[in-house]
Amino acid sequence: MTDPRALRLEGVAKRFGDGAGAIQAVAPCDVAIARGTTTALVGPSGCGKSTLLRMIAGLEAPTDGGILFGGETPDTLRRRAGLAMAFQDAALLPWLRLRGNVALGRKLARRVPDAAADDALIRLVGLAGFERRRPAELSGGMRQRAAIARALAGDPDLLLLDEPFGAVDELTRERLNAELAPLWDARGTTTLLVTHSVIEAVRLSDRVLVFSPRPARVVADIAVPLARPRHSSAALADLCEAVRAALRG
Ligand SMILES: Nc1ncnc2c1ncn2[C@@H]1O[C@H](COP(=O)(O)OP(=O)(O)OP(=O)(O)O)[C@@H](O)[C@H]1O
Repeated sequence: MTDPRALRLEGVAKRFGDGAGAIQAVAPCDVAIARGTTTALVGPSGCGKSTLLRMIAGLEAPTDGGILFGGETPDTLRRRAGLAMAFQDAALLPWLRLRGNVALGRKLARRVPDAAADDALIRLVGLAGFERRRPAELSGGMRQRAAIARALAGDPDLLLLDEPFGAVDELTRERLNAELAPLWDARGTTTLLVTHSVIEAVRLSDRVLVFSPRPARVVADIAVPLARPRHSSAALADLCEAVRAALRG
């Protein structure tokens, strides 16, 4: 029996458009994801990963099937601010300073204002000193990190990250991986992470789902039973190779 608190995707599919021009982005997809775990979604570019994540976020309606997290639909979850997202195009409010954007994450989730905790999150994502900058005055990678701080400020039950470190240099990416993963682990957040980096997927996740070229369907479901923190090891390298083999098809 699946845990009723799990995230359950049952026959979830998405088609854009109708008739001859229709694009099947996601094939019917059945997945159960345990509460409090981190799952990476990897697959070829354009296969439908972001579409799947957007359906889980309630931003896109599935053409078929249903999604429940602990029995709640994405819409219900979103209305009570139980989920937070940090997507590729970090959508910060341009007129608010960094501190205001992070505080807004907490406010929208109807949490008690906590400037000290906001500052701690800003420090955690490596943006101390930039609190008074507006988004246009930050680099792309800094905006992505700001979006992660804002998402975490809401202390969500479900955290959806779409290429959150895509515009971040390799060293910063490694540091963020090492510092942020324990944070959402400790909070018991259920995290879904779309990434193109196989090593990032294996370092951060309890489980890696590998998707086929469009329409996305799960072609491999790889458990990552390694203790944290995960330094380079033969076991880690073997798991990366298993993910790469599944990607090659
Ligand atoms: N709103 C839309 N209308 C029509 N087609 C769409 C729409 N959104 C996505 N698609 C198409 O659905 C397919 C899957 O797109 P999606 O962004 O989910 O892929 P992805 O796996 O996240 O890609 P990437 O890894 O490159 O970000 C693509 O062919 C894309 O063109």
